[in-house]
Amino acid sequence: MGTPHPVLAQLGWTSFFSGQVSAEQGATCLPVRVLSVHRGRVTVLGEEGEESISSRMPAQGAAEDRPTVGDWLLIDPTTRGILRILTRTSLFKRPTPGDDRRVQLIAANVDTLFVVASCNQDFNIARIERYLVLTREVGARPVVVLTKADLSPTPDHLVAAARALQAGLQVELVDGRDPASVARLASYCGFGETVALVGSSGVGKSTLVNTLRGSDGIQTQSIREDDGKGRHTTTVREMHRLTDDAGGGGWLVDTPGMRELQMSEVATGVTEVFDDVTAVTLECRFTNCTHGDEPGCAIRAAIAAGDLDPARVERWDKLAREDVANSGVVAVRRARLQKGGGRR
Ligand SMILES: Nc1nc2c(ncn2[C@@H]2O[C@H](COP(=O)(O)OP(=O)(O)OP(=O)(O)O)[C@@H](O)[C@H]2O)c(=O)[nH]1
Ligand SMILES: [Zn+2]
Repeated sequence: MGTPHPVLAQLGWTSFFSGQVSAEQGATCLPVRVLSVHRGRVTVLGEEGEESISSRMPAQGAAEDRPTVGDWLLIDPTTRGILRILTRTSLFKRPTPGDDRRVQLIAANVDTLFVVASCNQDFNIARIERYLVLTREVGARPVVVLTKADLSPTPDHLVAAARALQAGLQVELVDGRDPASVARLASYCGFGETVALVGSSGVGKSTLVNTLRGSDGIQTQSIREDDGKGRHTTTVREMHRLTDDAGGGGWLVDTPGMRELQMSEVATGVTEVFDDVTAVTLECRFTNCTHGDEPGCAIRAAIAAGDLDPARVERWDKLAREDVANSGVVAVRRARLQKGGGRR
C-alpha cells in the first residue's frame, strides 16, 4: 500500500497490518483503527478522520470476531460498514464479569501493558504476578508501574519485590499525580505505539493517563481512606493519544478497574512467568505429580533444599488450578455452541 498516510503511521499501521491487505483491497477499502467501543457502534480513526460507525460484522462469529479497542478494521468507503478485522498482534481479553463462560475483549494490538499497582496497603505481589501471567498471554511487553510512591515509607522494598518476580522485568515507581515523576513512562509509549493500563480499581490508572496526557480528560475519584478500595470510575474503554510534547506520541488505553482478575486459558502465561517452578516439575518422577505426597517429587525436594520459595510455589499452584477450572467452563461452553451452531 505504498507509504502510509501520516495518520495511519501515528496510529501504529505497520507492515504487519499492510501485509494483510491485497493491492486490490487497498484500492477499494479503508483501514481504520478502533478508538472506542459503544453499544452497537465503534469510533474509528483513519485517513478520513474520526467517525462513529456500526460495529456490525458481515457474519456472525465467535466472541473474538467482534471489534474491540485498538483493532484495525477494513471498512467500505461508501457504506462505512466493517468488512473485516485484521489479524491482531496481541489480544487482551478476560472472562465476562458475572458470567465467566463468556469472553470479554478488552483491547487489541497492544504493544505494552502497564501493570499498575499502588504502594499503599493494597500492595500485593500475588496480584502483580497474576497480571504478568495475563501480559504473557496477551502477547504484550509488561512494565510494572508502582503508583502512590508518596504513600509508602519504604517504596524501594516494594520495587525490589516486584523486580524479583521476573528476570529483566521493568519496574517504575511514580507519584501518578506528578508530571515530572511519570515523564519517564512516556518512553514506553513512542510514536505509533500502544500501551494499555491494567490494575485493580483505585490504583491510579486514570490518574496516570491524565498526567501523561497533561489533561483532566478522564474522571478520577477519591478513594475511601479507610480501606484503600477505589470505587469504579472507569467505564468506557478508550484509546487516548499522547501528543508529541506530552510524550512519545503513542496511545494509551485505560481499562476498567478489575475487582478480581479471573484467569482462564492462560496456561502458557503461567508456565512462562513461573518458568523456575515449571522447570522443576519436569524432574518429578511422575508426570502427573500433584506435588503432594508422591515419591520422587522434585518440587517438595527443591522447597526442602531452599531452592524454591514455598510461597511462590503456592501462588503458582493456585493460578494453575484456577486456569484449569476456568478454561474448563469456557471449553464446555464452546463445545455446546459448536454442536448447536447457535448464537452467543
Ligand atoms: N497520593 C497519591 N494518590 C494517587 C496517586 N495516583 C492516584 N492517586 C489517587 O488515587 C485515587 C484513584 O485514582 P484513579 O486514577 O481514579 O484510579 P483507577 O485505577 O483509574 O481506578 P478505576 O477507574 O476504578 O479503575 C484518586 O483519588 C487519585 O488522586 C499517587 O501516585 N499518589
Ligand atoms: Zn512433584
